[in-house]
Amino acid sequence: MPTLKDVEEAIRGLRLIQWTYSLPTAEMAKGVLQDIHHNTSLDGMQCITIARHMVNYKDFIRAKEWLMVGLKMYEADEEIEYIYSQLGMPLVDFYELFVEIQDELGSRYLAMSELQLAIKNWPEKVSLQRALSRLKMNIRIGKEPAEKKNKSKRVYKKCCSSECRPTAKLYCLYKTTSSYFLRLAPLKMELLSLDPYMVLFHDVVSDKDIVSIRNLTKGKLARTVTVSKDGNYTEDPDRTTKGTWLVENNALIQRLSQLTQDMTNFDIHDADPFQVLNYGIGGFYGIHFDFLEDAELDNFSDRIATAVFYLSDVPQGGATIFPKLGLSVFPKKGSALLWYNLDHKGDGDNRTAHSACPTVVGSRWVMTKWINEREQIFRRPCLTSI
Ligand SMILES: O=C(O)CCC(=O)C(=O)O
Ligand SMILES: [Fe+2]
Repeated sequence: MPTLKDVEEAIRGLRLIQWTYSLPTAEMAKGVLQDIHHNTSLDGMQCITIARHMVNYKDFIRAKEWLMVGLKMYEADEEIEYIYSQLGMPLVDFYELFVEIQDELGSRYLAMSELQLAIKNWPEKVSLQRALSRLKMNIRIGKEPAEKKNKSKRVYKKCCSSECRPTAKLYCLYKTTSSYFLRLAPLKMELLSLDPYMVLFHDVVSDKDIVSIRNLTKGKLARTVTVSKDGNYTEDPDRTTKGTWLVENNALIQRLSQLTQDMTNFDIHDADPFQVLNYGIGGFYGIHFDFLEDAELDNFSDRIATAVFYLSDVPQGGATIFPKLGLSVFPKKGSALLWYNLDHKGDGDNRTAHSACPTVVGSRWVMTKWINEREQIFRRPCLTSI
């Protein structure tokens, strides 16, 4: 059985998907996502449960939409009222929620007329009387409507929804020089940005290796944590993924490490292990930097660069996005994205703020490598001025 936390996180995921991809509520309830019709839909009860959670998040506009969509389904089926009552969600609860939402949105006279209708139908319901006193009070004192949440984040939404490239693709090339092996099997490189440096490598991990990597994670995936300001590791609502570190040192890991060295020209002997991450539906990683804050630098070497290996395709959603650069990369199984987090002076480059957009459909698998700065002293020496 799912726990309350599971339900809450699932609804948060749905909310995030709806916000990011600007999905109309009625379509989403029918299972139509970005014009693609999926063979699934929500029922009235689920819509109303979502409406309730939207109220908890103080997103009253969406709450109203979900409630109305749910009510329509409710009304379309006469028998359902009995079933819902048996399941502990009688029609009167819908009225109460509707009144609460209208009250918060400032439509108090509409709320009042609905409430009076409800009181006529269910005179014995004490909570309706309580709602009436609350509503009268709000009308008397002229309580301000709840603030509209209007964080538009236009670039974020746009570049999560379709691929963004700030300039025409710079160029593609074969990388042949970082090791002798590359002369036989050059790496296919697509330059995405020169400053900050960012490259997409194509076809670097084989399907066979991906199967082996995923096998290594079996039974080990756990909710990922992030390091907070006080140095503790905690579950982060802005990082809803499961993950594990690949701590073994077998032939596969050695091969992947060599590949990472060939891709980056960095020494990765002392880097963190590879981390495999799995994002379910609605799974995402909010906007963050991979470089560390000053306080964290006392304990750790800073992360000069990050490599993200895409271990699956993602049918819908799941781009890696750099909102400040207006750049996004959609996962393609076997490819890998590399970028530098630090500038030439070794300072964190704010333009590298990035996020994994919510996965809409599918299961998103990536493997990341955070590369430490310390070992690169001869590979990329710091410059005090450029
Ligand atoms: O999953 C992604 O695309 C990015 C992951 C990431 O930013 C990280 O693990 O630091
Ligand atoms: Fe990151």
